[in-house]
Amino acid sequence: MKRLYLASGSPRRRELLTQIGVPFCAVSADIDETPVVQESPSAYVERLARGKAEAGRGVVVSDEPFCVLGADTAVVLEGKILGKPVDQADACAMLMMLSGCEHEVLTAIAVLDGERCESRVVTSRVRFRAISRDEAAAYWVSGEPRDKAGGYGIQGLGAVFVAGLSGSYSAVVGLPLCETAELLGHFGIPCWQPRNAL
Ligand SMILES: Cc1cn([C@H]2C[C@H](O)[C@@H](COP(=O)(O)OP(=O)(O)OP(=O)(O)O)O2)c(=O)[nH]c1=O
Repeated sequence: MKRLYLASGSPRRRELLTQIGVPFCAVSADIDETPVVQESPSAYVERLARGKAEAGRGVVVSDEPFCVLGADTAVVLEGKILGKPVDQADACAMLMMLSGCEHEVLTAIAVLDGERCESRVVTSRVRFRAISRDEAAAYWVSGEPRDKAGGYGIQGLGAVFVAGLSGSYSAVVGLPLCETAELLGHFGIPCWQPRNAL
């Protein structure tokens, strides 16, 4: 079986991949995440997921065949990408925009080996209840919004803002597990599956 490298510094992605029983090593994959002019959010996350996988391949030193998995998550409101907040004002402004309405979370995954690269984009819809400015300011102080797209974490304190979710919970957290398992299967990397347990 090929060894798998996860090209990510995200602790969430490591936890999620561990959750489905895939052995892997994490490598860093720092790339420029600036959107290209007129690039759609879907094309943006897919390009970044592929770019992270390629950057990861560049740092792996191995004589054995291996695969690299990269991923990227963006919060999208009315077609506009909300990245990670740069400061408190930015984070509060994002939460105010998301307050009381529905937004999309797009997560792309890309897997490559020495011959090919396959990718997927998973779209989920998240509905927030109304959020006050005081709540947004207090949430910033918790430290949670800093390293997260859209300035919130559904898996943490930010869950109190989430009135509804349609789509993939794991994709919102950073790695769509159903699609990741399927894509890894195309590269001969098995995850936990019911038939393996029999
Ligand atoms: C919306 C949302 C995002 N996030 C996180 C997932 C990603 O880690 C981050 C989006 O930024 P990304 O650029 O996708 O990922 P990253 O910089 O954290 O990690 P890397 O590029 O090294 O893989 O936001 C949550 O943890 N919870 C959420 O509810």
